[in-house]
Amino acid sequence: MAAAPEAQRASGAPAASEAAPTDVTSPGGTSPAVAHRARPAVPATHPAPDGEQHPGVDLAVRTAGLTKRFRTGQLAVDGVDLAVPRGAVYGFLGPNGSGKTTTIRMLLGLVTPTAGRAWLLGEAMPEGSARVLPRVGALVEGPAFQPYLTGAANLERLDAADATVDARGSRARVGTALERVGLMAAAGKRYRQYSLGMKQRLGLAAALLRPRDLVVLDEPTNGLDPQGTREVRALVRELADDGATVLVSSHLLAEIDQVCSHVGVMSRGRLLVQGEREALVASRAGTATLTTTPAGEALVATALPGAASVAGVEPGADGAVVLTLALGEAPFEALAPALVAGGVPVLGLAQVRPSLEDVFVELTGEGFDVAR
Ligand SMILES: Nc1ncnc2c1ncn2[C@@H]1O[C@H](COP(=O)(O)OP(=O)(O)OP(=O)(O)O)[C@@H](O)[C@H]1O
Repeated sequence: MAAAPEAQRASGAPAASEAAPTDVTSPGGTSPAVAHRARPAVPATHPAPDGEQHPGVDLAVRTAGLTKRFRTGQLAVDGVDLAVPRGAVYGFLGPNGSGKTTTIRMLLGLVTPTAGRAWLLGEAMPEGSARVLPRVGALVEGPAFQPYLTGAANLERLDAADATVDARGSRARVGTALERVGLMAAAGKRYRQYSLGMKQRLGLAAALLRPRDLVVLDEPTNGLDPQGTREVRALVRELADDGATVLVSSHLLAEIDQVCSHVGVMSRGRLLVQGEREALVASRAGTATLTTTPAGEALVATALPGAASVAGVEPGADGAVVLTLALGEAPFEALAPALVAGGVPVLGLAQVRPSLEDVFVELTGEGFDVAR
């Protein structure tokens, strides 16, 4: 994630040298509204930038042709049309450098787009910032915490800067937020003594200082150990269960895959595909593994139904052979009868559902952790 002068905190940011969250809360906002829990489908296609592309779908985040070309000439985000339904947990996925952070910064009004528009909770950005940002909690990289203050004191400071909340409840809000991210034990430690994982947790706590309708988390598992990563996943689930829409970015598919209702996949500044996670995975051809004998292996290719083919062969246990079969258009149910009819001894046959990573590789022809 690049930290550029342009990508700093929107206003009134306390300076610090460490990566920390940006609280995009601004004074004068409306009171939180309860987002409904419906998770409508969004077509896995690129919508047209006319605002009419998702009739009947209530979107918490929408962009049309969002584009950023930096002064260096780098086209970091190239005509992105995001559609995040209210109540969704939207996994914003893509390799390092694919433009996720820049997109998120534009959404929050921290970076000015070169072209295109963005709407948060129905409000055009940046015009609607004052109204909408109090309802949005965000964890994005950028300076915000004071290194010499404790974690709790940093949160109290951020809380005090929020003119839309009652100052008397500050201690309770800070305590609840610290509790929620598992940071109570380190609450009295100075920020500069925090580990990366603790800093990340404090950033999350800052985003959750008050109830939010939309929570935007940029790489929230950065610096966390497996236990911390599991806790973040649980937190994301909890936020969604409370009715919030969550937009969460990651370059590590597997970490986020399990909690997403929707996904958007970025590559080289472009949104390759977005939609309901299940629909995306189901739309891709699956594979199957077949265990057979060496004699059976020779018969497989001719026995397979039309669209299926052999994609790989490996030795199995006890002299058996394990073949990976690409199903193509063939339904999995068609395999066993065809193999048996072709005289192939079927010692084992299992369907392998494509993972989100498989979908990505199929779309881009490259692995997920590719930087450019
Ligand atoms: N301020 C900037 N000036 C010039 N180029 C930038 C700036 N910020 C980002 N970039 C470039 O824009 C591209 C997209 O970067 P961005 O940080 O948005 O990607 P990302 O998907 O968030 O990556 P990561 O997963 O590593 O955080 C990268 O090539 C990056 O080097």
